[in-house]
Amino acid sequence: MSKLIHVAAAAIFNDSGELLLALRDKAQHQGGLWEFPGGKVESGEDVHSALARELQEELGIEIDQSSTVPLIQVPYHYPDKSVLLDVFRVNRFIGQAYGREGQPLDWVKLSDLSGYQFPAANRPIVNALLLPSAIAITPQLQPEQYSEFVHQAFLKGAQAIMLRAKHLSEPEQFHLYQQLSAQCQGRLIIWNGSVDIANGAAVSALHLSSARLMQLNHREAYCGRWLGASCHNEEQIRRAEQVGVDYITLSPVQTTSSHPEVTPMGWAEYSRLANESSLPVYALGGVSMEDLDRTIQAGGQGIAAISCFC
Ligand SMILES: Nc1nc2c([nH]c(=O)n2[C@@H]2O[C@H](COP(=O)(O)OP(=O)(O)OP(=O)(O)O)[C@@H](O)[C@H]2O)c(=O)[nH]1
Ligand SMILES: [Mg+2]
Repeated sequence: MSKLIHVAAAAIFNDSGELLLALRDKAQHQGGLWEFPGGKVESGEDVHSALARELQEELGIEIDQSSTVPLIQVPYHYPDKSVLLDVFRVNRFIGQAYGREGQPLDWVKLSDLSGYQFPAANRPIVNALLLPSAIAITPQLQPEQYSEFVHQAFLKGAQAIMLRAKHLSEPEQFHLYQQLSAQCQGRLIIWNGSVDIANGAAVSALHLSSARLMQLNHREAYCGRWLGASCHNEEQIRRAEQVGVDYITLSPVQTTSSHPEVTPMGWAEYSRLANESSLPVYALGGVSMEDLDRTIQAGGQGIAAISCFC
């Protein structure tokens, strides 16, 4: 496989929360498609300097490192070249962005991103931008207790809920899913279960256990929008990438009360695996909202947790 070309790219937001896209010239690699501005890291250059240089050259804006946050690293092999897209969120910049190389620009609402065509390598970047940074996973409760858990979880900073209620019957789970969907008011609610049941119930976000992930051959078997999976090792991560899931949870990062007998991987190993993977990776196991910044700095998407939201 050819050597990875290191590319620094930016998801630049303006004060209205819109995202800047640029149209690649037809003559370029992946021409005619929309991109996140940026370009190749030169030899001897660090990635932050490369990003600042590229944004000055392509858009005429200035950034400094304090206004950039790691978003995702995506290794991707095109038939003709292999790239490592090293993408940062940029929340502040100086100057007015314009296409210095004549390229058309567009400021886009996140909800309109699906209307733009990107190079294949950008799929996980778009997912990382659309997915939340904190998911509350439900503990085992009586059916009537879930609504209060969800209420508290949102107060404590969760942005999405994963309904994991294997102790309940399928009709009970489905009834809860509908009830909590209404309570979530448009925020993401993920069903932890099987592909067949999720398809039958028209569930739009499904999370697979690692065992179910290993049995799934094609992403297309699931009809909904979001597909995630639990991973605990490199073999499962590679499977998740092959299948084409949208995100994974990686666990346990720290010792957790639900699985005290399992040795945790620790933050260094979490960071290594998250950066090697092309997918958005949530830290799970003994983590809380207080770990959110370190998770994102480590190259992760965010945290998924039970106890800190109880
Ligand atoms: N900047 C950028 N490059 C991307 C994206 N997605 C993607 O696959 N790439 C690939 O990353 C590689 C490097 O990007 P680039 O063409 O911007 O590099 P550059 O600014 O240094 O351009 P140059 O080689 O014309 O000087 C290209 O092969 C491009 O197809 C993206 O969203 N933004
Ligand atoms: Mg470029």
